Amino acid sequence: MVTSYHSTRNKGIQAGAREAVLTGIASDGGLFVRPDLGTEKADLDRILNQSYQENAAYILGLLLPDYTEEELKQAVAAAYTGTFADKAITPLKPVGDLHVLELFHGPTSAFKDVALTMLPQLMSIALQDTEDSAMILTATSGDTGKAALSGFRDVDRTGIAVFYPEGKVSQIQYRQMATQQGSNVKVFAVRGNFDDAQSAVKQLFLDEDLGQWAAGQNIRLSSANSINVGRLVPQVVYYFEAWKQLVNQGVIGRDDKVSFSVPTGNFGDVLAGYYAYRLGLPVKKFVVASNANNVLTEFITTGVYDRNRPFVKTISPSMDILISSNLERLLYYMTDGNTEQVAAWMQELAETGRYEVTPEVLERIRSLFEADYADDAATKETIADVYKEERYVLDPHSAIGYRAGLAKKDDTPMVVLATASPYKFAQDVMQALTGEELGEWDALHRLQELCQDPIPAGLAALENARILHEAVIGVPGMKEAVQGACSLVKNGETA
Ligand SMILES: N[C@@H](CCOP(=O)(O)O)C(=O)O
Repeated sequence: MVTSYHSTRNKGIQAGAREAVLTGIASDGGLFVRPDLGTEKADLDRILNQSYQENAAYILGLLLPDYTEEELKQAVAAAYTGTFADKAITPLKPVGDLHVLELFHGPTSAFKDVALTMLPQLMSIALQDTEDSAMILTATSGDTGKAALSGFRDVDRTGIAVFYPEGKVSQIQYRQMATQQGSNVKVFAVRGNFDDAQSAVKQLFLDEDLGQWAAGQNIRLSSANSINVGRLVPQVVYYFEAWKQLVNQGVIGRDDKVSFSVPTGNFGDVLAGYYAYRLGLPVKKFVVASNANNVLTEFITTGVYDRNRPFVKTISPSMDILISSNLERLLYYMTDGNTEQVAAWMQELAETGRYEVTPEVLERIRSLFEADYADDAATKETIADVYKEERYVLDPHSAIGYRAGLAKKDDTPMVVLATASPYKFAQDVMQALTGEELGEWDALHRLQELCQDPIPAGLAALENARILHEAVIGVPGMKEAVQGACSLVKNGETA
């Protein structure tokens, strides 16, 4: 085993890439990071001349060194054959002064599909090293949950339990999860917000009693959130793809830089961009775009991370997050791997809800990252303006990215990551476009008349799908829920 990863909080807690994928989170609550990230650069000329699939296998090979080339090629083929509605996987389109990277052509119409069609492949390969099965615990503010359910559904030697905040996801997101079929899946609404669910899931990973109970059944607990490196690294690929498409479309030259505006919640997506930058992608800056839960805007402006503020329910629910897990990985890199310092900040965050980085660290972050935010009114205004001027419909999350991208754009081309299909948020999008308050299905069909694009098959099917998961639990009930879900883990006999 190549011990290529260690915890953000302790260099002594080490794992190979396969083990890191299986474990999800380090045993001290830290996240797995590669200390030598970017020592080996990606070959940009090679990337320019390869397909998405070839680039995915190549870049995953750089980041997950103990998977073989053959294993990664097979994983890529399984993840990206017949699963995405666009053959480019993540097509780039000019929209006004910006370039929109459409990440929502996968099975569940959100960017999470790019990684969650891949993670089950990486997990299954890693499971071959053991006699164990994996129970995948997933906290979601709306998009990860469905994509993870879709990816892990009926995958041998796995089970999956998803926890979403009750009443705090869109109607379509709710239906996507509550109607999920599969013999190894469980979905729970949790009383609370996403942060409550995510913090509780992280605690469950550290719960020795639960860990031993699961081990007694040859089950390991793992994660489908971006805290898992196997979730994070497939997202690095589409940053290279955006650049490749800009070069191939003649917008920029081979050595020109590009900027990215990223709708941000858990900080995984923008961090994937930072990984691409460390691998040699010519990036000028990243714009971290937030909704009214603008804890990251304040952090990147002042160096103070303070989650002690009201949690705002917005029309961009996937970004309703005040504890952005992957910022921890950025802090690790911005302190040159100072795990003691990162551990101290994370402890302060856990105990007081706040920490402040040094001026040097802040300056380093600000040399590459800018931040902006939009409340619901500004989000709707952007959806309406972009439709009026460009005849392009953005979902609320992508609209926030678009607005921030416009605000921060300079001479360098700006790519906005469009993280979800507008159909997933049809009611709010229609409200923004027409002022009408429509029911979910009316909104979906009216939006289709405006977009002219077909409603994605997975969303159209929801109209007649039966609700299969109705459990509503409190945070204290999550441990028991996981134990119950473990009985569903597929073991090959029922495949
Ligand atoms: N926005 C997410 C929240 C979890 O983020 P992840 O990238 O760590 O899975 C969601 O839609 O669930």
